[in-house]
Amino acid sequence: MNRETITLSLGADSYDIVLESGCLQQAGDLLNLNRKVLVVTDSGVPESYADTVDAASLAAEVVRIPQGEASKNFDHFRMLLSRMLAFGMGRGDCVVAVGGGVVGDMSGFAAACYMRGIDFYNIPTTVLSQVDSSIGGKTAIDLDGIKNVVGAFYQPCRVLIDPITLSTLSRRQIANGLAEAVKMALCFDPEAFVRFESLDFEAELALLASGQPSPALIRIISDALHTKRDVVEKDEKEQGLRRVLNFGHTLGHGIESVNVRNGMLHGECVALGMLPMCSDSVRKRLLPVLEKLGLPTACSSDPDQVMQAVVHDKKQFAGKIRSILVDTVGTFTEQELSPEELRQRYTKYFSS
Ligand SMILES: NC(=O)c1ccc[n+]([C@@H]2O[C@H](COP(=O)([O-])OP(=O)(O)OC[C@H]3O[C@@H](n4cnc5c(N)ncnc54)[C@H](O)[C@@H]3O)[C@@H](O)[C@H]2O)c1
Ligand SMILES: O=C(O)C(=O)C[C@@H](O)[C@H](O)[C@H](O)COP(=O)(O)O
Ligand SMILES: [Zn+2]
Repeated sequence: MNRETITLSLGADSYDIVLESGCLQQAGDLLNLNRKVLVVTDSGVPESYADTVDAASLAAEVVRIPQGEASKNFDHFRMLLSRMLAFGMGRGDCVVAVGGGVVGDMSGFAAACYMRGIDFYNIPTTVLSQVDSSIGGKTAIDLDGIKNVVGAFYQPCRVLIDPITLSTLSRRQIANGLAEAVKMALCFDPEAFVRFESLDFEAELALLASGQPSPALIRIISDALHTKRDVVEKDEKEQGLRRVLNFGHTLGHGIESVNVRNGMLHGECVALGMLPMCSDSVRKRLLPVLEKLGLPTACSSDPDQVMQAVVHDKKQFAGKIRSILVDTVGTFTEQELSPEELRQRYTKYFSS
């Protein structure tokens, strides 16, 4: 397959995203691993992926955290820093994330903090991390049940996206990641949304399961990366435009905080969080797409509990929460909604 290189132009923090089937096998050529390397992965990622990076490194330690959102916490973050220190890593060494958004967000934050910042590479292996979390430099951990409340903007030095790694991912995780790509298409890219409407999801899943790359999935990944690149280049630190990438996340993060112990996934909660925030006509087109992907469209979480988490949202300003609304596919508006207005949107949509 052809290689696509997408450059994020961010001055001194610019970097390339390499999208190519099989590029994991070229990690030794594409990354500077000729130094001490902390490879961070989790218990659900096939071991061979991190082993490939280990084998290509001058000296590596592989740290494997338990899989799942519950690991994105202060204890594991601290453990990563301790491992770096015990390994004798210095400012010239690097961290490589091999896994999904949990591994990427937390190890990126550890790289940002260790010795005030060492090089960080991301090799995302879930759809969600390939379309969204591996680029743009948001790194974070959760604290006291609140998502991403401790973190930093810290850009990776390079990102390697190998769509072949998705062949081991479950159908549910694939759909989960696609929710973030649907989000970007809804806000910015009507043509990409039409491609979702005509996607033969079952056929692409069958291709992936047979170990072949899925052209439709690669196109979705590429579309999402271009959209996110354009947004982040204009507003790296989320002072304005970048807030649109939080479409679906205000209620979504609240739903996620309440349901993380029930095993609900981030993208699933974003899918739910988008529904009350669009017009009837957009929702009419969104619902069949979510249904085709097998994403949830109904939510029975207690509104008070959801709102308790929502009010900790980072987009809160003077008692109002900056929220993104989509009235037509490809355009969005931002409105400052009170917690009560958000609660009403949630209850109006999910209890009717
Ligand atoms: N930084 C950002 O901009 C950003 C954007 C979106 C989401 N996020 C964060 O990302 C996290 C969610 O990421 P995620 O959906 O990747 O979840 P995840 O990292 O928990 O990965 C999902 C599951 O897939 C398994 N897995 C990973 N790669 C695999 C593979 N190739 N084959 C088989 N199994 C594999 C993992 O072990 C895990 O169990 C959330 O914490 C969310 O807040 C961050
Ligand atoms: O990159 C961004 O900006 C995003 O908002 C992407 C989101 O999909 C992602 O979930 C992000 O971590 C949410 O940001 P947060 O600041 O609300 O934690
Ligand atoms: Zn998200």
